[in-house]
Amino acid sequence: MDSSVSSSASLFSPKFRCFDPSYAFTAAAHHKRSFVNSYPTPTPLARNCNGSMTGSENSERKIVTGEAGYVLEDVPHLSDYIPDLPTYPNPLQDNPSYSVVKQYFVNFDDTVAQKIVVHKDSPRGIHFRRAGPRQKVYFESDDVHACIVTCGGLCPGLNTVIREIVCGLYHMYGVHRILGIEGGYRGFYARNTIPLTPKVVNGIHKRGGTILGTSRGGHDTSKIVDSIEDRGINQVYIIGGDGTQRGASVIFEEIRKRGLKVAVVGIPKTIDNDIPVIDKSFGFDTAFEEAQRAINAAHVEAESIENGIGVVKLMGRDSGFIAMYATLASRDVDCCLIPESPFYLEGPGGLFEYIEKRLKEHGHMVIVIAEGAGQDILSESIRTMDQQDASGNKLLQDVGLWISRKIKDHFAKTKKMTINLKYIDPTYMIRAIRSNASDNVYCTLLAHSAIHGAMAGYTGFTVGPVNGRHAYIPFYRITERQNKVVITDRMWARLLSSTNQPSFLDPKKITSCQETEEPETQLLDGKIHA
Ligand SMILES: Nc1ncnc2c1ncn2[C@@H]1O[C@H](COP(=O)(O)OP(=O)(O)OP(=O)(O)O)[C@@H](O)[C@H]1O
Ligand SMILES: O=P(O)(O)OC[C@H]1O[C@](O)(CO)[C@@H](O)[C@@H]1O
Ligand SMILES: [Mg+2]
Repeated sequence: MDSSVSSSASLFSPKFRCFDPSYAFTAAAHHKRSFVNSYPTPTPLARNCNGSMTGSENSERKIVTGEAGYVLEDVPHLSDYIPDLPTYPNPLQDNPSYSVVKQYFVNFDDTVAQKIVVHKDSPRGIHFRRAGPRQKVYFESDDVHACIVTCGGLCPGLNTVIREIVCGLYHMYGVHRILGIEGGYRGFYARNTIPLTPKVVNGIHKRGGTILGTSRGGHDTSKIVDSIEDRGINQVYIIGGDGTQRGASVIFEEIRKRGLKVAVVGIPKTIDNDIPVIDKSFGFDTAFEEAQRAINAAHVEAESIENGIGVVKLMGRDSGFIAMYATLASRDVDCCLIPESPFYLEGPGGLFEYIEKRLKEHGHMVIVIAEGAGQDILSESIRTMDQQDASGNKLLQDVGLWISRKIKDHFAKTKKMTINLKYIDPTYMIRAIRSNASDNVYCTLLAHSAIHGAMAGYTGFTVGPVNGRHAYIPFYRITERQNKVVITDRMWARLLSSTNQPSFLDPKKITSCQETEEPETQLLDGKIHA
């Protein structure tokens, strides 16, 4: 350990570089109460003062076990790798708005259960550290220099999260130095920054998009961390989807490797609602609400003409949540096609047969299709080179246009009936809008939870609600898998029963599917929507 670096240096400068490997276990001591600490991969967090590392720090997980099968998947803390960090009383205790709240501070040991539907003999299972303000903080307000960056595709609520981070830092913690990084990750070294104050961000929650701009495509982690170091930034708020959270995880590792007193916080964003563990992602409610306008239009068009068919394409590259919830909300949809549920066109039980039946019975119908649905059959009929966007996401063929053409061709060929098909593609209209009231409140809670976590010294985590309680979730939990609609879950059954569409599935396959898949999201588990 470099004795030349005093503990006050660790307080005031992010350039605290040296540490003792034994501090890998400081958190264990720090966090210990009735828990038994079991770090399965106790790799020393740092080796030397040059910042070079050996071992796989990425695989390190901070697992704390307790009685009756209790497991805490904890998040890193600055004190894990920086010794002797001083703490300060939380300024919120003197804040007139908050000081009146009984038990405003969360208990140190509070954790949130991932599964809340249990049986008499179930183990207590996986828990995450509860989000919220702590009595002690690891930053003095005047020393905080925060920054905010938004990456990936747009989503309603980005501006609200930005606004609430800025206002929360200002008003709750008296933090006045906050930088907006322009244009996504690359903006750290290739673009300008914007000083953010409550005045600058006032009213931005009423606008769609992100005032900071965003980008896809790769970035240079080293350059980002250099920029963080050079600017003296010590709290980094990163808003983005799965790719962004992967990037945040790598940035965190680099920061830990360099031994910097910098908290890295991810705020999960994806309009597709495909982030695991959390109840839902912000902007999702707004998106499927906005989708109603397109579905209504399709319905009005379809029901006004004989054998009218309205086709609406909605976002959802790999997950059909927007299409499923928009369909369930509307009740005017006769068929919802999502990536998770394979379908076929021709023959008994196929889509064409169902359309014919529906038109005969009702004279019109509405089809909602998620952009990632049917890509397998589409690529069989249109052979093209696989293409990717700048971030490596597969670029999809336009399934809405394709299916509209297929339906038209089918009825033209079979001459069974003359149809009138209208295709509506509101893709970007449902995400380029401001967040609705419910998402605004949700974004505020996310921003506050993120701030409380960073001020309390937690780092390398994503924030989000788990069973309605906000929690700090390790990055790996958010990035290791994608949330999908489970078509053997009751929610999909509700959809099938509301549209009356065929399941397009062989019941035998459904049974084997059911045995292997278990929904993780609480959206599916029923707490919110049961
Ligand atoms: N596997 C990865 N590892 C590290 N960084 C990544 C990775 N994938 C993406 N990133 C970084 O995150 C940024 C955003 O990623 P991406 O374009 O995939 O959007 P996203 O965060 O997944 O959001 P969306 O929900 O809109 O897809 C990229 O510009 C890139 O710098
Ligand atoms: O056209 P862009 O900006 O790359 O974003 C489109 C994609 O982003 C998402 O909204 C979220 O990943 C997808 O559903 C969609 O395909
Ligand atoms: Mg993504």
